[in-house]
Amino acid sequence: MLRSSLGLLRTYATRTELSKIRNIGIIAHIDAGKTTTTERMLYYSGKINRIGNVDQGDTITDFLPQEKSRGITIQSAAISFKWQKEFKINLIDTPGHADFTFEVIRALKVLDGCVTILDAVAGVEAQTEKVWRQSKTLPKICFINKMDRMGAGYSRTVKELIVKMKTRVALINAPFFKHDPKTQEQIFEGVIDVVNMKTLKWSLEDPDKIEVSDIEKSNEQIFEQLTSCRASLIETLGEYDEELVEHFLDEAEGDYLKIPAAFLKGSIRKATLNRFVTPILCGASFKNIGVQPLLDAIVDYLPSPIEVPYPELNDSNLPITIDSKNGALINRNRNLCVSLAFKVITDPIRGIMVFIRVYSGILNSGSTVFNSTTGEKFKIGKLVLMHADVHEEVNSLHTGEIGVMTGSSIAQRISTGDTVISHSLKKDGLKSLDRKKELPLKINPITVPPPVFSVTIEPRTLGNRSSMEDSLNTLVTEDPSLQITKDEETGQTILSGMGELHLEIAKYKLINELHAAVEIGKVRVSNKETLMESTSSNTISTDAGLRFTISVIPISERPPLPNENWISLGSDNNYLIMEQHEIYDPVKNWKFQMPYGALVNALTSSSIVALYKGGKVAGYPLYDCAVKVHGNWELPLDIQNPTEILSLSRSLVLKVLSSLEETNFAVLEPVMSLEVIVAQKDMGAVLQDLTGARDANILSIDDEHELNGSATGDSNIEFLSVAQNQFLPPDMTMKIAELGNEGGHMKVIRARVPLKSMVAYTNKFRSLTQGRGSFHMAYYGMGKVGND
Ligand SMILES: Nc1nc2c(ncn2[C@@H]2O[C@H](COP(=O)(O)OP(=O)(O)OP(=O)(O)O)[C@@H](O)[C@H]2O)c(=O)[nH]1
Repeated sequence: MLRSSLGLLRTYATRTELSKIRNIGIIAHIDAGKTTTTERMLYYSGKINRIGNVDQGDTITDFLPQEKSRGITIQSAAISFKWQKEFKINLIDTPGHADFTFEVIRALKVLDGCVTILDAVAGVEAQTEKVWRQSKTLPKICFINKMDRMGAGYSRTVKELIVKMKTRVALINAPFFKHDPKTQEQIFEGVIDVVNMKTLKWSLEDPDKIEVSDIEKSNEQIFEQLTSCRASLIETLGEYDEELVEHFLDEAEGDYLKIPAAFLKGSIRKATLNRFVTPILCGASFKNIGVQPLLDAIVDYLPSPIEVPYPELNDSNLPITIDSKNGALINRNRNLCVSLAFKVITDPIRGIMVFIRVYSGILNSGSTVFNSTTGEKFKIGKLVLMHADVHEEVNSLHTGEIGVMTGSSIAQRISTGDTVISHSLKKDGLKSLDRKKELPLKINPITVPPPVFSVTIEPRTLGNRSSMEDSLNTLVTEDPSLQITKDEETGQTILSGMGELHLEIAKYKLINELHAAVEIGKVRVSNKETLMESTSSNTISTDAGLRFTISVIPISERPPLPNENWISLGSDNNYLIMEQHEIYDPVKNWKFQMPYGALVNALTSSSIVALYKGGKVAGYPLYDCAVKVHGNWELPLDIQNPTEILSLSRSLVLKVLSSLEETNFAVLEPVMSLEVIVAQKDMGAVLQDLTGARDANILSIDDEHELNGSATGDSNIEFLSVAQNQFLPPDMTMKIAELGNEGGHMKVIRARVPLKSMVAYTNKFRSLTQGRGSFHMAYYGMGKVGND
């Protein structure tokens, strides 16, 4: 049953000032506690009145049947709630599993800040490192979760974070424990609030009860920790904030405890927004400890939509100004509304729903909009705000807001990554926007990672083919990290994805939700081919005055992107290079009836199709190649329809490729980064299997949580010294955990390994380690077969 029908969600219709909006994502390694923490945030904000749990499959944000039954997040869920009465937090809970990386990438594109959740026992895990790098431009705060677990190491985790992620930290709170004389265990009870100089102790029985106390000098241990944490915090901020140093020396008379909380918060906020520090908080979400201070920190330290840089646009010459009332204005035009579509889903009741973030202006329901990515104009239907699976209809979405477009006419007309232009006041006002400068504006697209696994899909009967194709199209529209291709030789349809789990979920959707009558083959690795040298260039011309010269080149070396002349061809790392025409500047001197965007779209589509046809070794799709359109092309002035360009350029690309020999192509296979955590006594067997049977290239073997070795990727002396100078309280539960670890230290093996040798590794790994270890695998890149 949907939670909405239980009436547990409250929605909010009133508009919030821009400075009081926070668009944030929750990111982390799988199982760190993102969904558990999100559920508590919803509870404490008053959005729900009963706490759900992942293990019972009744959380608000994991509402898909597969999420409930597997206890993992598969798709990002968006939800809005209020905090401290006046702030509105739009939050996206993202998946942690590496197979769903695209869900994280597309959410990050529209967010202004992040909360990174860390497991206090596991520390900074591989996927956390990855998503941290993917979100490197966003200000972040960190929540060290699972402090109730034996072996939790707050300080060890902070140290790992400083060194691995190369960040300074601001300890906002630190844990305190109660010693249990019966079991000799340290029980996590609450936090020392370093900024407000209080202790916060939660009741284990009542999730709503917190005891807030002043910290007296007589409570020596806690008082000492508070003083040391505050001193370290002020010293760190002092490196960045001169005003704070002056205040400390003058008004506070050199006393760390005399700087008022409000002043300190302002300083932490400045340093966080400029990514000089990462504020750190801790708790145990499952035990309902530490979540309210985390919500305060989101409001206090993460940016509002008017405090973040505008996303990169294709035309960077237009002026962008930001004011606190209207947010960003592009081209100083209040009527210009620019939005980005970042996700498309099919809802059983509303049909196609497109998630969008409005970057400037106001998007109104029922407006006629222009999709500047495809060049199409159409009318949208209603607009809604999403609360997980509950929809709230609104008349408009303003700058900085994240919402959803609906309407029968948007189907097939908007895809993930498209930019949507509209008029902020008139429902049909596109004509009054600048046709050359404003309508073609595009926010730089979302990059799709290449799929590495594939399965064949066949209709059960010939009559099922067209419904199978419709279902596959729906799947790919919702999740562009899935790809459909056709095997030219066998005529089979191939569905490719990011991993075994990704394809398993896609199969489930196809059969159980889209009711496709299909036979699905075995999972296999998706190979590619690349060029070993450039093709010669070839020219095609027609009597009507069309002329193109095209060549295809391998792009092992490419200029720094984004580059206006390099247009991405999707997930195979292929590009279209449009050499500038000597005479026709696409914006200033464009004389043709057909817009420049339509010309580029035609060349893009034809290049994608031609490169998909594959190389000469085994017909695998081409990868790492660029179709270069030389700058001497000619078009008839009155050309309107791009169809001829499309078919001519496709046959030209195929022609130049066919002039190469088979030896000019090389087969590529996916290579994975592997991180294995095993007890010392199992290490020999795991290593032998990896090097002997799986062709792995071992990069390093370290003690878990070791920071001065290759674990950090480089010697990283600066941040090792930052970590050494940072005051960190003693880790209370670690010694007990170490005593209990019979297998000795855990070891971390890092390796690169061809994906084909890792199919179904989970079972083998389990039997080699008797379930005592864990491993994490993520796509590293394509490597030449036999070269890993
Ligand atoms: N002991 C303890 N367990 C926790 C805590 N928070 C979460 N868990 C458990 O950790 C497991 C994973 O929690 P989730 O909230 O699903 O983690 P997640 O990061 O959302 O996982 P994915 O979305 O699948 O990546 C569940 O079994 C939770 O009950 C905590 O504070 N303490």
